[in-house]
Amino acid sequence: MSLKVLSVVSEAYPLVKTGGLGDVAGALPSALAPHGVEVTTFLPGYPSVMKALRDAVVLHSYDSLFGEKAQILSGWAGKLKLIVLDLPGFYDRPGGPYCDASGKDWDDNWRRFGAFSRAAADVAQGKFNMPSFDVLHAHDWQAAMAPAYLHYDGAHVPSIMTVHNIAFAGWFPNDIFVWLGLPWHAYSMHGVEYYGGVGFLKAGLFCADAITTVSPTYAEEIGDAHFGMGLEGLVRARRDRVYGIVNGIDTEVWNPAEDPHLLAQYERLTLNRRLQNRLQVEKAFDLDGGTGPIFCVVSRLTTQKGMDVLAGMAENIVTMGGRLALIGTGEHYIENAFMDAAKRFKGRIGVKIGYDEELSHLLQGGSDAILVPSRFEPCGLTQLYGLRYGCVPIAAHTGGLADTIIDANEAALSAGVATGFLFDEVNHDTLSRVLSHAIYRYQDRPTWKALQEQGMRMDFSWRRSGQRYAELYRRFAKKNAPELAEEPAPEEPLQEAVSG
Ligand SMILES: Nc1ncnc2c1ncn2[C@@H]1O[C@H](COP(=O)(O)OP(=O)(O)O[C@H]2O[C@H](CO)[C@@H](O)[C@H](O)[C@H]2O)[C@@H](O)[C@H]1O
Repeated sequence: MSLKVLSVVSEAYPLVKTGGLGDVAGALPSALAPHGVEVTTFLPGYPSVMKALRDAVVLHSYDSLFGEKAQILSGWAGKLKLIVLDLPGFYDRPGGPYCDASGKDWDDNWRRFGAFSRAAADVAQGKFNMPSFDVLHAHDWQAAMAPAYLHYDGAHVPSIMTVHNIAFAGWFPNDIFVWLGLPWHAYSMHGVEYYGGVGFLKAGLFCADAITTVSPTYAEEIGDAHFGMGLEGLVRARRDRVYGIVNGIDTEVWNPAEDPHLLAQYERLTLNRRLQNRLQVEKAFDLDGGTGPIFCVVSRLTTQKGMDVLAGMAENIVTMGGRLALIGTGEHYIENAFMDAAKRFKGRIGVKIGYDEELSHLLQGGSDAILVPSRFEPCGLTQLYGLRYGCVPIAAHTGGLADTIIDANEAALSAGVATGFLFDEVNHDTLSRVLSHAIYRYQDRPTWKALQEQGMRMDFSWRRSGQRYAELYRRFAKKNAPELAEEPAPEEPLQEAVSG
């Protein structure tokens, strides 16, 4: 019997994407279908979503949802089965999904995503003449009040809360509490209260039946004060319900053999064709030709991603004989530092400030290595794309980066298992050392090729992780409907909750 899951999320590729959350939410439905799980994605009605929605049916009209008229629509967009909260006052705005055009968070984000979560909880319970869902799966703080609404409604729908990044807490001042429509007792440490205000993610972590995060190492890390952002105590208290399931990648969208964004498509056995893409990268980023490696970056330009440190490394990269091609947006001082580096080292450092899906594919398909010096990284997708594209990852040993890259130390190299370079502390010295190590290996062509090929052999498709989510859904759904527990024979047991 197929299990019906409502995936509640504020972005989903290809309709709306600001980062990895969109990739994962867009890929989950296809990843879960082979495991007997039917995923419906619940999205805010941003203009791009409304435009793509086909065969829309009105499921419900609210006279007032957080003070606004709103509708719930169901329909399709490409392969995605959707339910959409159509509330133009909240979502039909210029700018991004969370910020205005200048990059400032919308002041009313608590209303925008409070309403979104309230409506998702209504839909999951089957309030509008439609069957209820077997599981509600909430992603990040924007959806995190949905498990809280289910909890305080006394609903019989289990919920799973996935943390893609615990640093984004959805913290708001306590005077918003009265507008949330929750019982008074919900405003407590054992509820939605968080450091004297309301914490959306905290509420979700507290109220959900299970918590997942996007790699086993990050699942351990968020129980520690260094990574937990003040939520580590709650994570530790619930450790028997915390699961680490590493993200997969969409192997149709990210397939070097068929990627329409590449000048030359290639596979593991035709790696030499990458050269044409490399020339294209040089052209697109105004880089001079050369024999040293082209390092690339596709990233938000933030301190999480270690981009402040990397921005100070331009001279080292150039003197070591490397070149850098970067695309990203983020904190203005980091953007400025990279633009300044591009001016100082013309032809060696090429920088594009902005967001460009197509160029991100070209960089993976034409650069020699991708730099991911993150201070923390719940999973990370760009290193996975790099591995699949023969763009060797050079990354910090943290979170999902540590779980998905095998460091090119002597032992791993001679065993033929190495796939990239890992380093510990994110600072100028360690980065300098790892870059010089990578350049040294790059000059030894057979070794570099072996690294590329080994990365390309790895399977980071959704096959295994899709199965793990399916098992988790069934484990919690069966509390309410035992017949749903019948599952196909698992290939591997669900990874146990974090223990210790
Ligand atoms: N300027 C640009 N132009 C084009 N494309 C760009 C871009 N900047 C970034 N991207 C793309 O955005 C995505 C970024 O995904 P990541 O997983 O690396 O990080 P993010 O921090 O957004 O995600 C969070 O959620 C994901 C999903 O769980 C976790 O993997 C991650 O660790 C966590 O921080 C990739 O698809 C990348 O190619």
